[in-house]
Amino acid sequence: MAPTKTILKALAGEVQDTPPIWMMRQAGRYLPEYRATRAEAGDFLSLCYNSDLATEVTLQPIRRYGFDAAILFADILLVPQALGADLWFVTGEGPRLSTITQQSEFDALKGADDLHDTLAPVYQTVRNLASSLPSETTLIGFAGAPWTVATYMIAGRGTPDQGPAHALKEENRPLFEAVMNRLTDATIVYLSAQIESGAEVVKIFDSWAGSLKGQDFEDFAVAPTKRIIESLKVKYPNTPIIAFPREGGDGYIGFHEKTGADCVAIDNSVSPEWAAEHVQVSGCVQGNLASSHMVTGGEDLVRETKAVVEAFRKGPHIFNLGHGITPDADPANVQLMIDTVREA
Ligand SMILES: Cc1c2[nH]c(c1CCC(=O)O)Cc1[nH]c(c(CCC(=O)O)c1C)Cc1[nH]c(c(CCC(=O)O)c1C)Cc1[nH]c(c(C)c1CCC(=O)O)C2
Repeated sequence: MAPTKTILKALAGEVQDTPPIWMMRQAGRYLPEYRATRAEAGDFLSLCYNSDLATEVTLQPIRRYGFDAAILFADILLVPQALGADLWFVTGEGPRLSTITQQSEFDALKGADDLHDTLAPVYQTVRNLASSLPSETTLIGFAGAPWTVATYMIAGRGTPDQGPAHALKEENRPLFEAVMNRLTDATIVYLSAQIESGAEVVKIFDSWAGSLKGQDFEDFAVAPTKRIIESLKVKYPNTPIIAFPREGGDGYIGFHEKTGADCVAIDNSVSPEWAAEHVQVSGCVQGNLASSHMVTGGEDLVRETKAVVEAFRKGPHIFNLGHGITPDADPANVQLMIDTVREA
């Protein structure tokens, strides 16, 4: 049956006069109602594991803006936590985890099938959303890609150059590959459970794909994504998958074909014209307005929004930012972007 929701139409390859729109981190600190619910939850992780409040913050940007998709509120680092890593967030700095640099630390992790006790509240959030979203809104689930999650697990925190993960890859290849394989298996299990719970689309966030060069990009960005997508497609052939190999550069070319992704999300280190010519020829693309326009607004926002819509007009396109909206963004600029897309 042909899809009726705008996001699903784009993912099926349909070219639409007005592209559907959603925004990475659309439920976030730039919204006063998010900050209020987060305060009620106590902290960010408590919010992720409180199904009622996580449902509430997922719905807030849908109510305020009528986005075409809602993305499950959770975090890519819940998977390492479910595998047994310690996880906490330092205010103003970001995530901290127990590190994996020794075989003994890897051996202490749980298996991919043991995630569900920890992640059950996330599946409940997905079920809540599946039954409460407006009928035209598509529900997107997600996970981090193995490489990106591994960079945090190995270093125990975010790093500017993913140095500790690159070092382990060079110095202890068997251990590095064991981490990657466990995360690939865990991602398949986790995304399967989200789909079973009602996610209509899933997205794989490889935020640090750009630091993998040459053969490493093929082995650790392309290959794990391909394995995840192949496994999911066997069980859920009708669930579209969005891949986001952020800052992949030339690696974006052929990413649909190499991995089987239905849509490739584009960051703003490449121009929409370049992405239309080299990536959209292979299928649906998502992106790629610079998130800084949500802070600065004005005529530049309007002009660049129109330029993104125009560049991708000839093929299937989902409008989005090139990366997540930042806490200093002005909610009024988000409305201006949406109005511009829908009038363009
Ligand atoms: C690398 C990464 C993480 N998390 C994520 C990624 C990949 C995408 C990207 O590159 O942004 C993905 C993510 N994180 C969050 C979502 C929910 C869905 C969405 O709104 O897009 C998604 C899809 C919520 C969140 N995840 C986080 C917040 C902010 C938490 C808060 O309320 O303080 C939100 C809304 C926290 C987080 N989570 C992570 C970091 C580095 C941080 C701290 C940085 C920061 O403070 O903004 C890990």
